[in-house]
Amino acid sequence: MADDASRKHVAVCGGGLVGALNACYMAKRGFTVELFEMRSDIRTQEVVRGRSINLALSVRGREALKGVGLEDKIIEKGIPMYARLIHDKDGTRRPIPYGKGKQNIMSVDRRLLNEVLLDAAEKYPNVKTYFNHKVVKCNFDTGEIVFLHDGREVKRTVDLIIGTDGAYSSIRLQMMKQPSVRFNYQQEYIPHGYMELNIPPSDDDQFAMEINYLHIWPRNEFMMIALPNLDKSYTTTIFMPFDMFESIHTEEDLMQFFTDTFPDSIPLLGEDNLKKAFFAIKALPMVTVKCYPYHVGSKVVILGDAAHAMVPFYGQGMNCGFEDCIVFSEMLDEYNNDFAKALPAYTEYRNPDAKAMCDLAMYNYVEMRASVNSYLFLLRKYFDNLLNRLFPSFWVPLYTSVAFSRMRYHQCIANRAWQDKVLTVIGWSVAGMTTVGVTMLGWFRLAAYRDTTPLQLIAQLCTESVNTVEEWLS
Ligand SMILES: Cc1cc2nc3c(=O)[nH]c(=O)nc-3n(C[C@H](O)[C@H](O)[C@H](O)COP(=O)(O)OP(=O)(O)OC[C@H]3O[C@@H](n4cnc5c(N)ncnc54)[C@H](O)[C@@H]3O)c2cc1C
Ligand SMILES: COc1ccc2c(c1)CN(c1nc(C(=O)N(C)c3cc(Cl)c(F)cc3C(=O)O)c(Cl)s1)C2
Repeated sequence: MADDASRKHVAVCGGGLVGALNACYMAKRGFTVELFEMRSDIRTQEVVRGRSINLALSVRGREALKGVGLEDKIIEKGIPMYARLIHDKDGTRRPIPYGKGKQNIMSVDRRLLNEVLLDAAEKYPNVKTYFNHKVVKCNFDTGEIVFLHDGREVKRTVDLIIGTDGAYSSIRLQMMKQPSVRFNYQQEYIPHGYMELNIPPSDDDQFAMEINYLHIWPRNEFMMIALPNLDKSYTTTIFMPFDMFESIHTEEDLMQFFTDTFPDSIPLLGEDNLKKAFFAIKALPMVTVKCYPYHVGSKVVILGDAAHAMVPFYGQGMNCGFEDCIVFSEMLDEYNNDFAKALPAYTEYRNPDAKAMCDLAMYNYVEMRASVNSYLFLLRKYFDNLLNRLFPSFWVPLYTSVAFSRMRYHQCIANRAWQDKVLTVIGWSVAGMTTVGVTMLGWFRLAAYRDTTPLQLIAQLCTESVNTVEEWLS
């Protein structure tokens, strides 16, 4: 019997990117939705120029936005990046396309994205939003939630609590405390921190760098990345070990470091801007959170960073959280909004993929920190793109499967593991052929030097070595 969705009362706790989008998905199903956000309404806050934060939106995130009719609205406010632009220490810039033709990653403004999602959620008559409401307690048996609002407690009892309260989720924290749940949890902070800087428009109010690119300064231990904004600035994120941030005490230290590491960025950032910004804010941490299960009974489920926070070295955190909304909605379809069945099914289906993406992002962090400077970054991507051109259905680069397909994340890894095996075989056979080739070349050169043929040379050397042994023995 088709379930009457409108009787279902759902509380989405956390009005960030994933919560606001999921409120749209739940409302579209006909549920009565209340969206609670602990902060004030970002749409009422003043826009501070030069403080915009942007994100890379790729296929998974776009599909999720399309699912609630918001893809075009977001895309029209984004800037397509068709390639990476690798900045070398000597100022050389090399493009590496993301794919053939117009394949691109969209640079979108985080705040704009959140505002559009909140506006869209509020357009549904069955959605109500509450700001300055912080979840402090949940009862996973009754569905009761306690919020702190203006210093007093506000309560709700709902059919489903959806935790979209981010990497430091209080709902996940309470799930951990339920002994009956046997909740598995692991988190890892990496030794790097990140700091967001800003490359302003040029003096004649133009973009200061090439526009439709994801700019990267890969320097092994350090890295910088810049994505374009609609206001012609670039949000520039520097990734560096915390102890390195802490070792830069003075403006001289800072300028020396940038001169040694990112020289071409100094005129772009502006020396005074750089000095002011760098010492005005502290570097922020990056954490990976993996956990299981994502639900408790039929009353609570967590999505987005609350369920799987990842380091940003694939630009997939939000895309993954947005894809959670598609998967969760598909599970509700499959089980006809029966939460007792849909929630466990969601955990079993999504957990392997979210964990795989957390591991991939961490793997890429380790890779890039250890061995990726401009040349190696270029080499790897060129090799990937060449094989993909030669054998398009046979060789799908890992970043393509992650950012340009909806291949399940755990299958992206399986696909890559197989490619690594192929690469190893190719690598060894190239090494073997090179060794044989160099040896042959050596023989030919030596034979020519002794004015003979390689075979006669081998015969001569065998005779000489037999004579030598006979002399020793006599
Ligand atoms: C440097 C950096 C770069 C990144 N770049 C990219 C990128 O290019 N592409 C990409 O896809 N991802 C990127 N990410 C990841 C992305 O930012 C996150 O994955 C995404 O914001 C997660 O969304 P969320 O809604 O799950 O959590 P959040 O965005 O953290 O939202 C959680 C919301 O819940 C609210 N909240 C918290 N606690 C409570 C409570 N107790 N009660 C009520 N509300 C609460 C918070 O105020 C917040 O509004 C990046 C992350 C970092 C750090
Ligand atoms: C706002 O802050 C941030 C911070 C990090 C990122 C983004 C935005 C967007 N990011 C994307 N990463 C990929 C990717 O697949 N890989 C392997 C890459 C990984 C790194 Cl670390 C990199 F520098 C380039 C690529 C690349 O291929 O261009 C995309 Cl595709 S988009 C990383």
